[in-house]
Amino acid sequence: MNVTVRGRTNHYRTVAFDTAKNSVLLIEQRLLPHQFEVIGTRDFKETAKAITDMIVRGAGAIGATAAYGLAQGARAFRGKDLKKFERHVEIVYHTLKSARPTAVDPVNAMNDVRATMNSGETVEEQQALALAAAEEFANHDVQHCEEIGKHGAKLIRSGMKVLTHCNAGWLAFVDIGSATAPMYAAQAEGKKFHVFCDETRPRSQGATLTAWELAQQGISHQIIADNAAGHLMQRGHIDMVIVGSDRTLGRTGEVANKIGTYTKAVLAKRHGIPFYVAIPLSTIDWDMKSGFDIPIEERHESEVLGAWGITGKGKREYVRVANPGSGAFNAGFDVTPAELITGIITPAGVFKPKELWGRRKQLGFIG
Ligand SMILES: CSC[C@@H](O)[C@@H](O)C(=O)COP(=O)(O)O
Repeated sequence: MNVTVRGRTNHYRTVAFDTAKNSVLLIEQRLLPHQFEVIGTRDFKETAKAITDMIVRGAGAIGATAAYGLAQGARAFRGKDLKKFERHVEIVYHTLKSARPTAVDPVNAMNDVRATMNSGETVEEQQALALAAAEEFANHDVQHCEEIGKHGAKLIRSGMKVLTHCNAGWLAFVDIGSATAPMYAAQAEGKKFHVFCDETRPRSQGATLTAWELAQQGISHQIIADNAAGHLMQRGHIDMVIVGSDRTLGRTGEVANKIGTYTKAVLAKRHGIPFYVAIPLSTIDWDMKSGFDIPIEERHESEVLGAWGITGKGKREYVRVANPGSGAFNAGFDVTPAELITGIITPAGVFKPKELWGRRKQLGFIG
């Protein structure tokens, strides 16, 4: 999307690759909305760390980062011995896979890259194929988000008030975003609507990233405290909810997304408000049989006990908020059951969550 920094507007992708430097280029999301900076990782270990430390975050963005990271690691190998190369690629794969556990996109992305690489007969061929496959994954991510926008925009009417949780915008993908795609497409069609962004503690992706994105695009929005949505729904101030997903189970239609999503889905059901989840196809896990099996990331307690912000003098600082001596439990994600979800907005159309399995062919997963 276009970003205006100090009066200059440029188009950026959240994740890109510098072939000459063999470096993954990432927007440093921890600095937003106060500073806009693009960093380059020097090797696959730095790329994995950028995922763990949330320099880059969001299902599609970490999927593309893992795909490029795999290509980066493969391209760094020196020599012609295919067996040694395969052992090296295995290490790169597992390092990137374990960077964050809940989102399935990194695994799906790297499996795609590896499948393409396997058709190469030499180390050199496989290295070239790895980069081509990573580029293809990133381009598909953008195409899928565009398609999600086309289908999802039909659900938004002028005058609507839409709630979203966390950031499933272009910063969480390579471009455009999943939950935001219908909003950007509806805006392009001239519709006027208002978005409530859950602040999304503890990392505040809604207050920092989604709000920044919507402001950049000139979409009317307000940040609300995480616990305000019930009140707004009860008073008729929310017409629909659109969120993203880090892993959607193709067999059951359950959706793992940022902690607090489940609560919003329960509230939406109680108030008869449609609750949509927007996903590219790389977010679907076709194998897992139950939402209880989804690995839920537990992050450091410091995220709950305090917050990062910017001082009056422009310095980025962490402040402790909670009682000194108290600890915290910090689960990053929760799982929303299918019956609370009105529809899944996919690149191929809007489906009931339990319809996904029967639509594998239409979605391109069986021949
Ligand atoms: C990219 S879709 C998932 C997002 O909607 C978002 O809710 C999310 O859970 C991302 O989590 P994050 O921990 O910021 O990587």
